[in-house]
Amino acid sequence: MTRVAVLGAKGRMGSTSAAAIEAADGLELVAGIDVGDELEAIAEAQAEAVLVFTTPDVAFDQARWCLERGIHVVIGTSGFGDEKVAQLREIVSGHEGVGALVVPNFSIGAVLMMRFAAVAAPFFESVEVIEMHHPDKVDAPSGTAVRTAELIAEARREAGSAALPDATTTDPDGARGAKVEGIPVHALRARGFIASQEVVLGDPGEIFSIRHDSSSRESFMPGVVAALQWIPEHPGVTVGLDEVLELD
Ligand SMILES: NC(=O)C1=CN([C@@H]2O[C@H](COP(=O)(O)OP(=O)(O)OC[C@H]3O[C@@H](n4cnc5c(N)ncnc54)[C@H](OP(=O)(O)O)[C@@H]3O)[C@@H](O)[C@H]2O)C=CC1
Ligand SMILES: O=C(O)C1=N[C@H](C(=O)O)C[C@H](O)C1
Repeated sequence: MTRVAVLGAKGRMGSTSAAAIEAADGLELVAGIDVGDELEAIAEAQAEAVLVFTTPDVAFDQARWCLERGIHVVIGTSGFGDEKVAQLREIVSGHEGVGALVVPNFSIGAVLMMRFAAVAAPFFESVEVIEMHHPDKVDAPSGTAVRTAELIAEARREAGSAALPDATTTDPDGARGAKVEGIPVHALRARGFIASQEVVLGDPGEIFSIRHDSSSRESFMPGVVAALQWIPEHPGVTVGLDEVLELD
């Protein structure tokens, strides 16, 4: 049994995950921490792994607190790009045996969407990412969109792809989206969405769209459980669910 604490336990993802952990094989929920609680409660509960679903402004320091005490972390909070991952590697290098798993999206469909987008990206002249979320989300673009754009950019660099064609010379209000490693990323916020993303690829005479929709937070739970079952045996820093799902 792995003793698990949830950070952000009263939030949308934290509360859904707590129920999934209680029902999962090999996991025992020993603490739920939210605003006003001391992190010390994690150590007092002798948690071996912490699931982080707090907001992006506090998650990094909380993950560091856990790692420095030899407690594994599975980080679901968005905003852990290359820079923060490098900092996690530094922290983990000083604490042998401890693991940090950063997961931009726990949904199996979203993991496959990101992978398929990276495979397709070098075959098309154009590629852009559109992410769609509920309006209570505090960060944009989404962590999933950033990760997708990073994977697309890496695949295109490795393939020696040309820069994306774009004749735009005037865009005072940013209508062409944010650029993540040169890939345009557009963020929509509307009631009715949980989390959706479309990767649009274009070549002369054809458009190829890869779309994923999470219509319920249930979609993230098999990934959350698999990540927590996996982390105790996998020290170091890992990004994405691909290794957990043995996709490589
Ligand atoms: N990786 C994935 O698959 C997914 C990732 N996410 C990401 O997870 C994060 C959380 O999303 P979501 O659950 O929707 O957000 P919520 O706002 O519903 O949950 C965050 C929770 O953390 C609490 N919190 C804030 N600050 C602290 C603190 N210092 N200590 C303890 N608890 C704190 C919040 O309390 P309060 O409300 O009082 O501030 C809230 O209860 C986001 O970054 C989101 O992008 C979301 C879905 C899937
Ligand atoms: O805030 C959310 O809801 C989500 N956040 C993650 C992200 O930023 O990519 C994952 C998923 O898109 C839902």
